[in-house]
Amino acid sequence: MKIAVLGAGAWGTALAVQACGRHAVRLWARDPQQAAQMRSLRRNQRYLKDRVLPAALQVGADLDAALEHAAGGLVVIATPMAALPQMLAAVRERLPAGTPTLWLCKGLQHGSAQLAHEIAQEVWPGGPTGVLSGPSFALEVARGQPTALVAASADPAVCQRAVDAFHGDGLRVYTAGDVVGVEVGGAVKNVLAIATGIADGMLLDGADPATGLGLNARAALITRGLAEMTRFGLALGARPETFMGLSGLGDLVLTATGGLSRNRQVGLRLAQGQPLALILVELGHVAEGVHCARSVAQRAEALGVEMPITQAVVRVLEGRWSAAQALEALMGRDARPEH
Ligand SMILES: NC(=O)c1ccc[n+]([C@@H]2O[C@H](COP(=O)([O-])OP(=O)(O)OC[C@H]3O[C@@H](n4cnc5c(N)ncnc54)[C@H](O)[C@@H]3O)[C@@H](O)[C@H]2O)c1
Ligand SMILES: O=P(O)(O)OC[C@H](O)CO
Repeated sequence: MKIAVLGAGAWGTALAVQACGRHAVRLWARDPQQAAQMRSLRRNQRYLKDRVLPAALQVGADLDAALEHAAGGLVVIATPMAALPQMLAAVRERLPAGTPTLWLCKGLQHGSAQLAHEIAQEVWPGGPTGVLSGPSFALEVARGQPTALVAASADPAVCQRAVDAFHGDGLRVYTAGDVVGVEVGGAVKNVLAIATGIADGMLLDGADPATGLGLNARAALITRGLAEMTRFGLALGARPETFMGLSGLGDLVLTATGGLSRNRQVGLRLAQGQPLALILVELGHVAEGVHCARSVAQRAEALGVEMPITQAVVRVLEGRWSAAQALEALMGRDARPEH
C-alpha cells in the first residue's frame, strides 16, 4: 500500500518507521530544512532522535508529492490538532477522488471546541475519514515494542485500511464505530494526565516526595477522571463501553502514569512552580492537554456536564489557582454517590 504520513513529529515518524517495512511510505515534514536533515542523517534529530530511519522511508517537504504518492492508498495526518483543518483541506483539494484519511491528533480545536470528526464534517463532508488512537508512546512504537491501537470510523472500509496498513510487526489495530467516544478519550486523557502530574509533583509534609500527594491520590484522580471523561462523552453521543477500551481507560492509565508523557511532564513541572511558557519551550513537543483543557471545560459547561478535575486543571494552567488551591477545591467538594 502507498501511504503518506503528514507531519514529521515524534508520532508521525514512529508510525512511518513502523509501516515502511511492508508499505511504500512517504513522510512529509513542513520544514524543508528538517526534511533535508532527516534524509542526510537518517534520523529525526528534532523529534525522535533515538531511532535510525530505515533506508526505505522516503522523507520530503513537498506536500503535493506526498499526497500524489498516497492516491488510492492511505493518508495519515500526524500534525497537532491545530493544523488538522488545513491538512484535511489539502487532502480534499488534491485527492478529489477521495483517499482514506486517518488523523492521529488528540484534542479539541482551540476556540471552536470541536472534535476532529466535527472539523472533518465541515472541511470535507462525506470524506472517507477516521481516527487512529489508543495508548501509544511514539518512542516505544518506533522501537518495535508491543502496542495496541484502535481505528474508529463511520465507514468500516476506512477501519480496514488502517488494519491493512499498521496491524502486525508488534502493533495490533482494533476497530470501532464510535468515533465520538474514541476522540473524547484521546482528548480528555491529556487534561487528566496534567492533573495526575500536578498531584505527583506536589510536596506534602510527612509524605514520600517521590510520589507527591501519594499513590492513593493518583488512583482517585484517574478513576474520578475516567468518570468525568465518560460523562462528557455520553453527553456528546458516545457509547459507554468505549471508555473502558484502549482509547479511554487504556490511554488514560498510560498517559497519567507513564514517564514518557509530555502532558504528565507539564503537570509535574507546574507543581514545582515553573512557568507554563518555559515548560512548553523546554518540552519541545506539543502537549495537547494544555491547548484543549479550556475547550473541554467550555463544551462540558454548555452541555451541563460537571468536570471538576478539568476545571481545576484549567485554573492552574491559567495561573488563577496554585496546585494547593486546586487540591483544596477538589478535596473540599460535598460528599456524593459514586455512580
Ligand atoms: N508522541 C506520541 O507518543 C503520540 C502518540 C499518539 C498521539 N499523539 C498525538 O499526535 C499529534 C502529534 O504529536 P507528536 O508527538 O508527533 O508531536 P510533536 O510535537 O513531536 O511534533 C509535531 C509535528 O507537527 C508539525 N506541525 C506543527 N504545527 C504544524 C502545522 N501547522 N502544519 C504542519 N505541521 C505542523 C511539527 O513541525 C512537528 O513535525 C498530537 O495531537 C498528539 O497528541 C502523539
Ligand atoms: O506524551 P503525551 O502526553 O502527548 O501522550 C502521548 C500519547 O497520546 C499517549 O498515548
